[in-house]
Amino acid sequence: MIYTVTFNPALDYVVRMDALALGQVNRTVSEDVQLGGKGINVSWVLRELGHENVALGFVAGFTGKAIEDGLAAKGVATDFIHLPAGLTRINVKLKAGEETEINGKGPDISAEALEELFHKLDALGEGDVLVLAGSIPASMPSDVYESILARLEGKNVLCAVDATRDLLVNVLKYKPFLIKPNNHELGEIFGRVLTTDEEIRECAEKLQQQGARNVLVSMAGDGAMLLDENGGCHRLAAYKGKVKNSVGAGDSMVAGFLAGYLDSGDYAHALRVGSAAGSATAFSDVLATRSEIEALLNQA
Ligand SMILES: Nc1ncnc2c1ncn2[C@@H]1O[C@H](COP(=O)(O)OP(=O)(O)O)[C@@H](O)[C@H]1O
Ligand SMILES: O=P(O)(O)OC[C@H]1O[C@](O)(COP(=O)(O)O)[C@@H](O)[C@@H]1O
Repeated sequence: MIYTVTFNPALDYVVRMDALALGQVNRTVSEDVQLGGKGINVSWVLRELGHENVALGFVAGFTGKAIEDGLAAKGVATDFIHLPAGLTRINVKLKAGEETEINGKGPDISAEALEELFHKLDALGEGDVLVLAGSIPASMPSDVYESILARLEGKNVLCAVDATRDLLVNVLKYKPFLIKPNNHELGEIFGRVLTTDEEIRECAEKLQQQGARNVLVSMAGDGAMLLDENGGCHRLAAYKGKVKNSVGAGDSMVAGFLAGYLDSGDYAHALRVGSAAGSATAFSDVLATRSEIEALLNQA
């Protein structure tokens, strides 16, 4: 079974405006509320691509309930831990010419609640896939992803990690199956701004040397680069289209990559499906549908 873990789910409040004037009353052109949080987006797109999966993580309050209900309506199984206090965050996504995001810090997660998650994950074994994606609430120990991978070591669970900085770097020693930094996040890890493919490849290779089996670097409208575990370096340009809302493009890419790999065992194919899923989401107001992803794949 595929499991996704979202420590910090969110409702994404997507607001469109002609322009944003700071310090003044602004009126929207339109607004919309979508389920969000990286693992939850991965679950959604995996389901869309025909892969059953279970969404794990922590939810709180009425916003958490909305996420559970929305996933159930989509046919994604959930097994969240319910926090006794606080509220699952609402992240604000402003579309006013440029895209501006305000992501909340999220509710506190107690040591007991974390232990409950560890207990659920201890049941995973051979043939299972685990996706750890997104930020962790400020109250959490910063080695939490590392602790999860340490507990799963030797169990042959395919682990994909989509996180930033130390949260990501510290899991590399456990040889995760997939990591997906974007080019900016990859640069941040090395304290550099990466501008050329050569620089991106050089940094991605370093993460591979530190243990990552496959490194997928997404570059928004510039496409993606994959260093696979067999020594292959694949570079794909992004699909061309009108960008409507790129929130969730990276999560869609992770879902597409995993679906493509699980369906074929082929990394080049996995990258194509991942790219199509990322672009299809960027070209849509919400997360991409299967038919939108297939339409792009059939273009190539
Ligand atoms: N503007 C865009 N045009 C075409 N494809 C895009 C665009 N933005 C994202 N994508 C696709 O989605 C993938 C992931 O997007 P990216 O923005 O790099 O991820 P993240 O959301 O993690 O930062 C890209 O590699 C690309 O394939
Ligand atoms: O957990 P984080 O890093 O705060 O990110 C949460 C946000 O990321 C998203 O999952 C979108 O992620 P991507 O655009 O990177 O794919 C939103 O749905 C959510 O609001």
